[in-house]
Amino acid sequence: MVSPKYHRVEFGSTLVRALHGPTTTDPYEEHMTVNTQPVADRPDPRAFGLPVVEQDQIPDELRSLVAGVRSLVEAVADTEADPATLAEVDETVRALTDRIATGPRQVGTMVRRTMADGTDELGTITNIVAGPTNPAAPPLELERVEGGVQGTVTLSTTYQGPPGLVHGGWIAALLDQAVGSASGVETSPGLTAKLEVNYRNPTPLFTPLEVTGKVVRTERRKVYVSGWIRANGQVTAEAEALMIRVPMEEG
Ligand SMILES: CCCCCCCCCCCCCCCC(=O)SCCNC(=O)CCNC(=O)[C@H](O)C(C)(C)COP(=O)(O)OP(=O)(O)OC[C@H]1O[C@@H](n2cnc3c(N)ncnc32)[C@H](O)[C@@H]1OP(=O)(O)O
Repeated sequence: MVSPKYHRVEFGSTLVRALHGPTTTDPYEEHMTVNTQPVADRPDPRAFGLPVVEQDQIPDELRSLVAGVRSLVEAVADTEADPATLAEVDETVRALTDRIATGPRQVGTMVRRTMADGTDELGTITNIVAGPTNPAAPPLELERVEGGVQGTVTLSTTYQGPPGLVHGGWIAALLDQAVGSASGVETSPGLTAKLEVNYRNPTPLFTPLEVTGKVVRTERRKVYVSGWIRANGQVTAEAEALMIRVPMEEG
């Protein structure tokens, strides 16, 4: 039984120093099959000095505010209101910002979410794609499917690149999240080392996008993952990724 003992780091240099710290024996078997790693052997963010918030402990008021601000961003992006109205709203928004700016949450604060099948997933609370407290996140909520994860998201003009279409960088971000999450729930959390995106067809705004990530194979700390985005049943983008899992020491 492997007892996880992690490379402790002071955050500020995030996970990088942990990942580049001295590695000892890799507790994972070569060519391990997916879905075999006990949850207890997964890295505990607290060992890295990172606080963990349970997703269901996020106050409803904050969830509601996040959704409201997301709508505000969409409204601002597309507004054609007259200058006087804009000036009035600007002043109000700035006053509200001052009221709510209580100081930054600790960088790297994690959130633990329980998926529909009971699997726990860890991510940063302000993750730009999925973070529940981040109004800039669409957000993409993924659920466990066989071999990986899947979720549906609909993007507004806030995510526009070409006319009526999703920005290519955001397509890559959605895929990165899906492959990272698939690797995390099927094996253990890690970082993306390589992400190749193939843009097959335009990805439309205002259309439900089905985002999927599935683990193909694992080799020591390397996890090879595929990802897809589908709109109206058609693949618009696909990805091949290499994730490198956070190392653990023998304890
Ligand atoms: C405590 C809990 C925290 C949890 C935390 C996770 C949160 C869970 C969120 C999930 C959802 C997020 C989804 C978004 C995911 C991102 O957006 S991640 C952000 C973007 N990625 C980065 O910033 C990574 C930057 N790169 C690096 O830090 C380092 O290069 C890496 C990737 C950590 C690898 O460094 P390393 O640990 O020193 O790896 P190293 O020992 O050199 O290599 C291990 C193996 O991988 C191979 N390898 C390494 N890099 C490459 C490469 N680029 N190409 C090919 N092979 C490679 C090596 O050849 C070696 O192979 P073998 O010898 O075993 O055959």
